[in-house]
Amino acid sequence: MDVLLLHGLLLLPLAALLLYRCSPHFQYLCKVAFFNCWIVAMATLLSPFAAFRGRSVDNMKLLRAALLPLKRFYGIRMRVRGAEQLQLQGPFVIVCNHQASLDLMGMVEVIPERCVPIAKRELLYLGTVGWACWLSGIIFIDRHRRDTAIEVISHTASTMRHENLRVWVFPEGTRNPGKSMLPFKRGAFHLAVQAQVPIVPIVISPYWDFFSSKEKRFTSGTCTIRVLPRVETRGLSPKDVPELTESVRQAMAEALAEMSMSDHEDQATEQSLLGLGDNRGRPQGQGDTARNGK
Ligand SMILES: CCCCC/C=C\C/C=C\CCCCCCCC(=O)SCCNC(=O)CCNC(=O)[C@H](O)C(C)(C)COP(=O)(O)OP(=O)(O)OC[C@H]1O[C@@H](n2cnc3c(N)ncnc32)[C@H](O)[C@@H]1OP(=O)(O)O
Ligand SMILES: CCCCCCCC/C=C\CCCCCCCC(=O)OC[C@@H](O)COP(=O)(O)O
Repeated sequence: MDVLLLHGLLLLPLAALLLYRCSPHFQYLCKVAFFNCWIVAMATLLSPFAAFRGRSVDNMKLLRAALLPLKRFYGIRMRVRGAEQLQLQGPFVIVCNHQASLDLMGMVEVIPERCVPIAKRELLYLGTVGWACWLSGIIFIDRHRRDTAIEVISHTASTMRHENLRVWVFPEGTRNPGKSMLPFKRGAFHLAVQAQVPIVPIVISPYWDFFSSKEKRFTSGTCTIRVLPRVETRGLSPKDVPELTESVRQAMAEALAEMSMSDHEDQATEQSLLGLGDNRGRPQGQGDTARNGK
């Protein structure tokens, strides 16, 4: 009986390894679980150090350092275009498209110093993760209570100017794995106009080639982050916000469409050079697992 149990215990990791190699769905589950476990582990380990400083934007450096290695575990190559657009002296607002939690990997790739994201309040209740986010100075808004969210944003506008703070907003307001961007919420643009600071739009290329939560697919791949030219808001007033929101969204949507094409073509060229065939003209997702093979 004991020998049987021992054999069973030895075979379990082997079986798991085999399943991991053979089943893309199991691989997806393991990779997503690892992502969440990593965040919880890092938050638990690093929060006590962050607590020494107290709630401070400087703790974002710890958060960044904790999340930067993730791309290596997943074999995701990050390409950044237009990083010089972020070389600004004063405060500014970054607006970025939001596809999935994986965006955190792109965010830490380019996030400038003294920059905090605006996040949904629910994250505060994720135990040590919430604590780590609070200690890092992340700004929380209650998306279901517009008035209080607007108050937080107004308060942030004056903090930005007094403390030279940069703020990262996902203006879609929720994760969107779709092919085009959702309509933008206006908070980020009111924030920039109230603080009279520039807006820097950032577009992260679609993950279709290596990640899909719908298809339970998570392989290795390349992600491009494009920083677009900044948009000045000096002299603008609240009445200009709708037009400002639309023009920034338009510029980001165009960049996203362009990147969807070129990233996909890059991957196809890379694969055909490797002798694995061309994937163009096939529906998204088909053959990806075979092509990337991880
Ligand atoms: C220390 C070691 C650490 C180790 C590692 C550990 C952990 C790391 C783990 C995680 C890191 C966390 C990273 C965080 C990422 C989180 C991502 C998110 O949570 S995204 C979700 C949250 N973001 C948003 O919701 C975007 C911001 N939202 C808005 O801006 C919205 O506008 C809103 C303020 C919430 C209001 O939304 P609403 O649905 O009502 O829609 P509208 O935007 O259309 O607005 C309606 C109306 O109100 C006017 N409005 C909006 N804002 C303002 C304003 N600030 N001032 C005045 N008026 C405002 C707007 O103009 C509309 O009116 P009108 O139609 O007349 O124009
Ligand atoms: C005592 C309680 C302990 C609870 C432990 C919970 C463990 C949680 C595990 C992992 C946390 C990972 C958090 C990653 C946060 C990623 C940011 C993100 O992508 O948020 C989504 C948000 O933008 C929009 O949300 P919705 O798309 O509207 O939904």
